[in-house]
Amino acid sequence: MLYAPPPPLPSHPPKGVFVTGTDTGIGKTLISAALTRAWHGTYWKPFQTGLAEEPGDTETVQQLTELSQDHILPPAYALQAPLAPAAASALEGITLHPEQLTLPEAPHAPLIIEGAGGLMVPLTKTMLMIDFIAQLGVPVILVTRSNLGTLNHTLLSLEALYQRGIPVLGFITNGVDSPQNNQILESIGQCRALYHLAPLSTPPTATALRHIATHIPPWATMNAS
Ligand SMILES: Nc1ncnc2c1ncn2[C@@H]1O[C@H](COP(=O)(O)OP(=O)(O)OP(=O)(O)O)[C@@H](O)[C@H]1O
Ligand SMILES: C[C@H](N)[C@H](N)CCCCCC(=O)O
Ligand SMILES: [Mg+2]
Repeated sequence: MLYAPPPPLPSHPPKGVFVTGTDTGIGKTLISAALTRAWHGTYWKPFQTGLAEEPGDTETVQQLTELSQDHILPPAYALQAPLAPAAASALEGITLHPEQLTLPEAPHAPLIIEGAGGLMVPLTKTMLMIDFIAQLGVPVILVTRSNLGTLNHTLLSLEALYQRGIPVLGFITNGVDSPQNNQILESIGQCRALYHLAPLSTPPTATALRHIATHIPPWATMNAS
């Protein structure tokens, strides 16, 4: 069983949620867009890397949600190399100060914050993404694969979050549905399966996102333990 029990969910509605994942490319942006659209919230990607190769998650979320600009905050750091923030910033001679970042005022609550990669991604030589999550003091939604391999990845991530006292609102699986994996993760992970995102037959569109958003549980139900 996991080394630490799940921390209690906040007793009052939190200001926002941090969307993390078991990997890069796991679907955090797609899910963050769906959450932002469903909850009519405000999206923030504090650490964007890889702009040399892709438009950036902030632009993707704006396009997919079709929400007005005041639902989208700019990244705190926007870096070119498709690497961890610590590595990309070193390449560009930029010093990151994640320790100075606090929760921004969200024009529309809740704040949906997207990480970069997974929990143990270095932001600096001493600070990991999971440390930043703990610093912000918001609960987490964990995006994970649905297929073989997810039990290990997901439980490792939950263990790391629980050991740092970071509350987890639930997990979202991405890929071919596996009710058995969901049941195991809910049981051993003591964590709620919030939603399952099936493979889209085409690259995501705003229309597809609108449909996905209709299946996201209301924000008000997120805090119910
Ligand atoms: N269920 C799905 N069906 C089809 N395409 C998907 C699905 N989930 C994710 N994708 C696509 O896979 C790619 C990676 O997803 P996404 O950008 O959301 O990953 P990420 O976890 O946000 O990565 P990063 O760590 O870089 O932020 C994107 O092109 C996305 O559109
Ligand atoms: C470039 C990529 N799309 C993300 N922005 C950053 C992913 C960092 C992953 C680091 C690692 O876990 O090896
Ligand atoms: Mg992303």
